[in-house]
Amino acid sequence: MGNEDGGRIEHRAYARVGFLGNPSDAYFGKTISFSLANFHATVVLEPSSTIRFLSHPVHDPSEFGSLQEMVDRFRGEGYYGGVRLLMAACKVFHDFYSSGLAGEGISLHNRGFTLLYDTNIPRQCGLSGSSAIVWAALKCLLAYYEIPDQQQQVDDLPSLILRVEEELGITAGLQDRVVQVYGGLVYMDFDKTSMETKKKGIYTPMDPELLPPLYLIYTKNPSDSGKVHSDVRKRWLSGDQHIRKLMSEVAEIAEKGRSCLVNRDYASLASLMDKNFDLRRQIFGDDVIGDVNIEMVERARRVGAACKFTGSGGAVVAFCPNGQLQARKLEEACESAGFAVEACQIGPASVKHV
Ligand SMILES: Nc1ncnc2c1ncn2[C@@H]1O[C@H](COP(=O)(O)OP(=O)(O)O)[C@@H](O)[C@H]1O
Ligand SMILES: O=C(O)[C@H]1O[C@H](OP(=O)(O)O)[C@H](O)[C@@H](O)[C@@H]1O
Ligand SMILES: [Mg+2]
Repeated sequence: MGNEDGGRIEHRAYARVGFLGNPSDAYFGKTISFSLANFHATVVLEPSSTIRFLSHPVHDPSEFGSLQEMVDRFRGEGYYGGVRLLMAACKVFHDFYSSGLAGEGISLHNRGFTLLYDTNIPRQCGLSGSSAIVWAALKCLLAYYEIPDQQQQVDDLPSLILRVEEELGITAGLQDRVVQVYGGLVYMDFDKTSMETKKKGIYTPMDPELLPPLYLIYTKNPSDSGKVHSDVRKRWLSGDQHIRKLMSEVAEIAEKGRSCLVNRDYASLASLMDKNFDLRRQIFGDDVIGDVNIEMVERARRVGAACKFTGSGGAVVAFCPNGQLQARKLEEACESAGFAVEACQIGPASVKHV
């Protein structure tokens, strides 16, 4: 639950790690993802006479020391910060809950509000900073408009979050949003029939205790993850058999990974993590994967750690099968190249595993 105090509503949403099977989530595949409590986005809603969106001084810059500084910022991080995500969240929320799509009898009151946000999620690093901001904003709106629980089916909410990013033309799949809603560790099956008939997959919370100690490695040179899927998506949609075969192999990794976790077969889990990255590299090619990301993965592998993307680039998740000493070597190898390394903290589950 968020914090509601005298009308002020505050909610947070955590970053996430696509652990196995990503990016097959956008291709009727399967993934296992976990909530990453190391980083989160926070959105605050305050009642006000009008509807207002407050820009973030860092993430929505509008003042620069020089033309060059401005160009460098936009070249590195794009033109957009999070305010557009807040605006799109409000529009999608309004359209969904006032259209009767969520069930009859919902009327949205006319009271105004001000939305503001903050985030410490490393920007555009494939940690789902975008949907964390969206989900935290939607949680504030659900509370402010007192949407009844029965109109907030937990397995419908990820698709609502995805609609917000699709509204902005951001390429994205569902896995980020599912684990940001469910928390903890979740196995997801984006079965074609389920997706086409119900616009959602089948989501199964798992025991986060099944995970071995994992490490997050990330770079400070982000890229706009929305761009990297475009070519592959087009080829997949056009029925490219090579791409479709590789993507179904990626989905299979999540299926096999689920039993490795249940059986605590961490040696096989390590091989699946490496296979996941190798398949992604085959699918997208080195130009899209990027030298910096390849360097992160290769440095981890050089000390014997298994390593793969957490999302579409900028951060990787690593597993050291030989324990602490190997983890120390991993930290040295990555930090000496200027990459940040942190032990993964798994975020709390809002939907408990059975
Ligand atoms: N840290 C951030 N601060 C502000 N906006 C962000 C941040 N991270 C992502 N966004 C917004 O989300 C959009 C898509 O970001 P994306 O590359 O998908 O990030 P991620 O990979 O973390 O999901 C960006 O164009 C920007 O509008
Ligand atoms: O490519 C991936 O693994 C993921 O890329 C996107 O996540 P992001 O954190 O924005 O990089 C996309 O939203 C996910 O659906 C993909 O699985
Ligand atoms: Mg994203």
